[in-house]
Amino acid sequence: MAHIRILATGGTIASRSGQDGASSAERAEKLAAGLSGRHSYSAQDVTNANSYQLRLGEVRLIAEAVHAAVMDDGVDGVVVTHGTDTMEETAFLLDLVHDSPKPVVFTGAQRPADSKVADGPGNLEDAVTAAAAPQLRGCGVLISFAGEILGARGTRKLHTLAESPFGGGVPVAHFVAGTLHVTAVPVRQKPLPLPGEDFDNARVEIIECALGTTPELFSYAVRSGANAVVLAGTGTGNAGAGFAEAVQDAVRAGCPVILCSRVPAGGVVPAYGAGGGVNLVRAGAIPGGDLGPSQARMLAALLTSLPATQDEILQALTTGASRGA
Ligand SMILES: NC(=O)C[C@H](N)C(=O)O
Repeated sequence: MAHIRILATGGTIASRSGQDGASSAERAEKLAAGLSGRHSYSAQDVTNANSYQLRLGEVRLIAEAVHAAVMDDGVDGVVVTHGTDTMEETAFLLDLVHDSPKPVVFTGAQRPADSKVADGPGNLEDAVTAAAAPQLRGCGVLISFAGEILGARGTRKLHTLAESPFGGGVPVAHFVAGTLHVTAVPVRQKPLPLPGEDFDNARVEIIECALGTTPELFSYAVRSGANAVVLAGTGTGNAGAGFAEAVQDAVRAGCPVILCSRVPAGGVVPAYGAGGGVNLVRAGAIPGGDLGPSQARMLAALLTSLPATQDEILQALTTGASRGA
């Protein structure tokens, strides 16, 4: 029997419906009480909020709690319960710093705990099974939801309401009739240092391009002191008139720019001129590879909060943005 640490942070899995909308209410012990008992567990509350309310400081606390759990010789794996809205961000940040073969498995729910058809209990049972699975050791941080287990890197919430809202990451395993089948092992990068207190105040803005978007907001983000900016370009990573010049000004001012795409799959491929990805990269933007804007933002927030020179940050961003580097 494995021993699993369950860390609760809130989200719909812990929510009760109310007149003012669903809000996070249930504690870790209550969530874990319905488990089948195939593995022993210890349950701990880290925070208790809907995930759209979380701040970077709380993500740091979650990272510290996971780190303490994996350092505990009595713990074989960790489950983090979390709201789905920003699960891709916290899970990815934790994947970046995860330095242990022990599985860390995020899960949550799409329907509140007091729903007659709550999906949280089944998801939690699966996540505990995954965290205890020797086959998933060395796979890093995973997201387990509705019977599917994905690597944190590249995973995004792709549907607001679907029972299985996540996609994009490496499909590491799935459950068939309660049995775990492993299908792929994610490529892992060298772990980065845990976030320190400066991470709490890192300011990385995401500016999304659409037809006719001007660089005004982008330049405002740089002028107002952002530590980095993620430019979510169109298509393969393109932007309209004036962006290449604005990127050059940002980079000269010491503000790194990471180029992503607003498109959920396929990644950034600098291929176009006339303000396209070729010009943006020549102006100094770092191609974000397959990272979506929300995950690129977490990488940039972590790197710019670490004690490092500008060159080291740019080098680490470039390495971190390319899969498997
Ligand atoms: N399904 C969910 O968990 C969504 C919720 N709004 C949250 O992210 O906390």
